[in-house]
Amino acid sequence: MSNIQFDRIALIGIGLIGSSIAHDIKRLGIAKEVVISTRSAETLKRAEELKLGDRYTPSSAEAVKGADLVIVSVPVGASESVAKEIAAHLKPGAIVTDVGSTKASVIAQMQPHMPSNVYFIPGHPLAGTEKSGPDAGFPGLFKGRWCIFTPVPGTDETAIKTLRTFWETLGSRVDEMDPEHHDKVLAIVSHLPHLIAYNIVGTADDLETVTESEVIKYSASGFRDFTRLAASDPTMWRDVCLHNRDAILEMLSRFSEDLASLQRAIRWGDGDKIFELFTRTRAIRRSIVEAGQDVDVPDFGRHALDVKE
Ligand SMILES: NC(=O)C1=CN([C@@H]2O[C@H](COP(=O)(O)OP(=O)(O)OC[C@H]3O[C@@H](n4cnc5c(N)ncnc54)[C@H](O)[C@@H]3O)[C@@H](O)[C@H]2O)C=CC1
Ligand SMILES: O=C(O)C(=O)Cc1ccc(O)cc1
Repeated sequence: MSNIQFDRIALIGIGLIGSSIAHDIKRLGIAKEVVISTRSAETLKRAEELKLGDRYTPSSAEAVKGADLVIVSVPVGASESVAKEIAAHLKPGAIVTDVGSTKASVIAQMQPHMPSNVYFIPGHPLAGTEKSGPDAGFPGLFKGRWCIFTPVPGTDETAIKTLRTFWETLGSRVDEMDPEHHDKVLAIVSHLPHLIAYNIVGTADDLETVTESEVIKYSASGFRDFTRLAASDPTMWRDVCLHNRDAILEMLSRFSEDLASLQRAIRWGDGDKIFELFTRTRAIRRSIVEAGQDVDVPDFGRHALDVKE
């Protein structure tokens, strides 16, 4: 039994993140009842087959009725339509949160529709994989991972504390920051790496017509790591690009400048410059490893199996 329990939790969207949350709610006994809603009938049926909740409905309005906690886990571009659908049906005093990878846009899409008698607290668990859909979720995904809240100033502290306890029960560490800062930080640490991966795999694919199957045949682990990220959900990442446009463009422009500088060093044989950069970046990796933040996907898959059912 956990140190927090809700009478009813509504999960809107039951892909990788929604289903991982569902597994943990069940495993940890965090809700007396879990109601699941998602747009596609096929996904909803699959959620039921996987026994991810107690009730299933195609209507998000129906799902949120009487729920104390509502967690929206849909691609960020669908946030406004979900907010519009659920707004009039929310229970007074309910906490409404989301898990979207971008925050300023989600707030702009959802906040205007939220009634004044509910607590809207945007959130973002920094945990995931390249997989999507209800079969991709697993218990323990959020263990040891950060969850960032970006509440609007003046949000009720008790509601924030309740949501914090929820994520801490799932094993996460919670931080708060303003949405614009979140979007800039995530642009460099998450969004840009995905874009670089999509781009390099696309370039290799274009070259494949020249080299035939060599790209796949000789792909070393470095390239394979990129293919994992580049296999991430196209809808989700299209939405991230469109909804964190300014921060991503800013980081892409910094990245392109630095890449041009590296290109120049290679062209002019400036070994010292190349060596200095590679030495600096190696130290960063070492400090991440020392801080215990180097858990990659296979590892946290293993952690997930460690959690007690
Ligand atoms: N995949 C990842 O590693 C992470 C994703 N996120 C964020 O979590 C959110 C969900 O991502 P995933 O679970 O990976 O995606 P997913 O593709 O696995 O699942 C998305 C779910 O949303 C549903 N959906 C789509 N449009 C909808 C609508 N208009 N109304 C109701 N349901 C709708 C789909 O049917 C599906 O159940 C996204 O906002 C993403 O940015 C956050 C952290 C990590
Ligand atoms: O699969 C990976 O390596 C990820 O980086 C997962 C991820 C994707 C999107 C997020 O907003 C947070 C985490």
